[in-house]
Amino acid sequence: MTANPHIRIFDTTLRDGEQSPGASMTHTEKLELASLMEDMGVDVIEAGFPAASDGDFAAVSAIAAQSKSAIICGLARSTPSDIERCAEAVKKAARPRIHTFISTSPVHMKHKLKMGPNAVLEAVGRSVAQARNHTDDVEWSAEDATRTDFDFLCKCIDVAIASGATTINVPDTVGYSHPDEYGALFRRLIENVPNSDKAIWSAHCHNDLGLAVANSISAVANGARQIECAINGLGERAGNAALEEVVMAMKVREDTLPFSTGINPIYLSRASAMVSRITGFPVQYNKAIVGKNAFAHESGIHQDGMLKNAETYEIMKPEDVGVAKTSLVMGKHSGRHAFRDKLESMGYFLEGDALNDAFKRFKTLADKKKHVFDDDIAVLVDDQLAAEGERIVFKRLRVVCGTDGPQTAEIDLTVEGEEKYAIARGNGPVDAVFNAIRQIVPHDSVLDLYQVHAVTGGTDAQATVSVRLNGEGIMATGRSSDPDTLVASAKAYLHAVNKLEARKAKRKAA
Ligand SMILES: CC(=O)SCCNC(=O)CCNC(=O)[C@H](O)C(C)(C)COP(=O)(O)OP(=O)(O)OC[C@H]1O[C@@H](n2cnc3c(N)ncnc32)[C@H](O)[C@@H]1OP(=O)(O)O
Ligand SMILES: CC(C)C(=O)C(=O)O
Repeated sequence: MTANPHIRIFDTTLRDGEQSPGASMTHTEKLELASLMEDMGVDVIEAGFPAASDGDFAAVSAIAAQSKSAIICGLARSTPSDIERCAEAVKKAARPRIHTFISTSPVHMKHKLKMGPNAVLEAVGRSVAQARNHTDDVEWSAEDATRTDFDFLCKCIDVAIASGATTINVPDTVGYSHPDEYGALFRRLIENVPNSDKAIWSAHCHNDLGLAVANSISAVANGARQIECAINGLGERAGNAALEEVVMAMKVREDTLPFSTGINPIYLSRASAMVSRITGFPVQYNKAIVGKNAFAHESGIHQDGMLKNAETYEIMKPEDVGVAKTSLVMGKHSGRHAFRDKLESMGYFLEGDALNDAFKRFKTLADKKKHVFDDDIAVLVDDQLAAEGERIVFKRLRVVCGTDGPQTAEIDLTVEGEEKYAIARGNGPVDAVFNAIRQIVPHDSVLDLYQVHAVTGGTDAQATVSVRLNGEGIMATGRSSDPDTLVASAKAYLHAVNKLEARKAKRKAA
């Protein structure tokens, strides 16, 4: 069996990625990222544009000096001074590369460069030859290749190869192409350019139409052997092809994309997190491979499938790309299987009615609350367990409060199975709730502690209320949680009253 063709991964996070508005990185951050790229198995690191600034020059030089095995590349316009600066910056690398480019499309030549086709052809030959005087590894790019006249593009590439370019890059600079078209362009170029086998063909795709990854894969299927990409798809405007996506597309679909890369995917989430931290650009939750939700499942049917066999809803293993594990997120779409599994993972083993009751309460909570955290589930079950067997049971509460007063609470309880109702005013809504309870269950104890805290974050967080009643030589504490602070207060108070009543009854019996 022959090995799959190797696809070089050319990472341009530090060059095209840094061209993303707001994504500037410090010198130290660039070194840190380059080092991780080498560990990850990136073949070519485009470390920057040395002529852009002294800072860029210093970063490219330092990355070249620290490099071990990766090719370190700098980008340069076709001007002699850019190429000299680039050569100087990459020279300390064990494997230096100069990447030079010029636009070849009519719109770029006419309006941006103000150069005719002959002048551009001349610049291609001169710049590549100058770069070859410094290193044997020269990449040439036809900027805006996908909007270039095909015959002219062939001529430019012919000149670049004849002048010594060893890699030919065909960028879709403005993300204009689509997969069939971009793949066909590679096939036609490879068939028509003289000595096309003397160079490695490279794809560099932008994501203006969301097609950067698909275009890169199509290029590879049609003869490209290098993909230029960036971690998290960082890059000019809508970005470049995302490194993690092209790598995993070829890995997961090796059956129909028989290519290999040197990337160890276990580093992918770490690299993504590092780029996000350094740039301050959050990773979209539903981003393929590295998004927070890429291996998270919320709906009951999916969670049930996942618990039975992960292959039902996952095409790759999270641990293969450095994500600790699949997460079954508890929410309003979750089902009993996942709820029970979650409870068991937290040490609660409920069966039958207890499980059904807890599940019902969980669904009610999930309808009210955006994120149901483990802590929410714990207090929900703890409250249920605490309430079991209680003499006085909470049923319903309605409170009127606000600036116009008076604060009034209406409450329905059952006392030993008998329904009771009371309405009371108070000095504030909590006082009104407690007064209403006292009407149904009179007692002489005083409230000597009332505390509220949020179980989890957000304005929809559950409130946990703690109360302490003290009187007749007996002290009882109560605790309860609910997204509604007043409901939690009523339940906590009743929890304490139940304990108080039980203790009084015990004392009487003794
Ligand atoms: C598609 C891409 O990603 S290309 C890479 C983009 N990256 C960058 O631009 C790196 C950051 N750039 C910079 O720091 C600056 O633009 C510099 C230092 C490169 C140049 O700055 P300046 O000399 O002030 O020129 P400025 O940026 O305003 O204009 C670009 C000039 O380069 C010319 N130019 C653009 N591309 C090329 C090229 N490949 N080869 C030769 N000349 C080029 C333009 O025609 C223009 O020339 P003009 O001044 O004669 O009109
Ligand atoms: C200079 C080239 C490689 C580029 O970034 C582009 O065309 O998008």
